[in-house]
Amino acid sequence: MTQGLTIHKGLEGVTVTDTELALVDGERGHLVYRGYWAKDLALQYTYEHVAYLLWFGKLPTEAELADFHAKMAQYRILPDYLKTIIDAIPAGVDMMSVLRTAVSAVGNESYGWPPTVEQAMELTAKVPTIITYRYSRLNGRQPAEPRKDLSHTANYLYMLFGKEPHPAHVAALDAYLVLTAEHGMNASTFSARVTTSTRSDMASAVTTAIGTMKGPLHGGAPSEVDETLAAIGTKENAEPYLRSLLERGERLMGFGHRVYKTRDPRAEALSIVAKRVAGDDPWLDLAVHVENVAIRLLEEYKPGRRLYTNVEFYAAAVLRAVGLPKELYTPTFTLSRMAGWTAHVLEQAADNRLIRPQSVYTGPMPR
Ligand SMILES: CC(=O)SCCNC(=O)CCNC(=O)[C@H](O)C(C)(C)COP(=O)(O)OP(=O)(O)OC[C@H]1O[C@@H](n2cnc3c(N)ncnc32)[C@H](O)[C@@H]1OP(=O)(O)O
Ligand SMILES: O=C([O-])CC(=O)C(=O)O
Repeated sequence: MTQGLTIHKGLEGVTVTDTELALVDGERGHLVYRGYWAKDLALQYTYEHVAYLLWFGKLPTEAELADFHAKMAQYRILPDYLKTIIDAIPAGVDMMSVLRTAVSAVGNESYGWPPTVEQAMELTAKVPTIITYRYSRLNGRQPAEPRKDLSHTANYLYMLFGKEPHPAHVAALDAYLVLTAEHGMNASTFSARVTTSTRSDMASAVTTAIGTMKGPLHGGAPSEVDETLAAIGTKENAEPYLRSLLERGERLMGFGHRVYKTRDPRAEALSIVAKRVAGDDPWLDLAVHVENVAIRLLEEYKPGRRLYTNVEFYAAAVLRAVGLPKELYTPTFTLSRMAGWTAHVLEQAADNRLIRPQSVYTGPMPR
């Protein structure tokens, strides 16, 4: 308490809004999107179904899905000016910064207040094309034009690799994208809602969210999981390596969560998806071993903190299995969260109040 105010660093435990979009129950390890278990949606539906569910409040009928797909597919194409902007960014700039820059340039005079579902569709449809356009240019390949006959997920893999994706890869990536599409008041979603609360436009809100997603404590973790496993290399090395990180006070990437005090339900689901798509990969065998050792050591070094596997650990396994390079892990997470962010932007705008918390001044007073 300072000057009569209680400070909630990190807004921990502070409830800032109500939402119909997702329930994140950290004690029971439950994740629900608009009345459906996220893990059930991941096994039965595509990313397009779930984006529709988040934006319109119900799963689409077949006819609604066909219509929705056709609209989204039209929006996939990048205008020439956007390609020019992307091409002007130096090769060494990371993909999240490219994405942040390119998304900030999407939109026209219609992108005012209030934000619309149409804008959510356009931004969500363009993000995979931005990533793959940039990726192809960096790798000296002619960027593939989006294909309207493919689903959002299949088209992403097609544009990335320039060939028809394997159905098992599409299914695994769809499951990942569904499981990570929405997650309540996480840092990036909150930042999108703050931007929206000023009556700014949807492209600005998503740009804000991308900047927040980038950090290693949030969306930047899966590539670091990959790096940790590469550094560990063998099962025998797992314990000494993880111990040395913990001894130095470092964090184990892919573990711990602000809300989940049990294993993240998405980690559970993604470990099954990873086994299906990469069951014979020795990397996955090593990952399972590292997870077990890490949980044991976290309890030893941080007793009572209840640190378990989060979504990012097996995200790395699934993304790797479908052939994504690690520099695209966080951009692909971003691609999935587009549906959640934009749904929150619409929800915020529908019942808006400027988000403006307090701070306590601790500097000197004028003499
Ligand atoms: C999609 C997502 O955003 S999922 C999260 C992805 N991020 C990661 O995997 C990065 C690693 N994990 C972390 O850094 C944290 O667990 C976070 C940022 C996710 C959550 O952090 P917070 O809720 O702020 O946890 P907090 O910092 O209070 O941690 C409590 C204690 O556990 C420790 N701790 C938390 N996570 C870890 C970890 N992964 N490895 C080691 N120690 C950890 C903290 O150091 C702290 O120790 P202390 O009590 O001795 O000071
Ligand atoms: O909810 C959080 O704090 C982080 C997270 O897991 C997510 O955004 O998916």
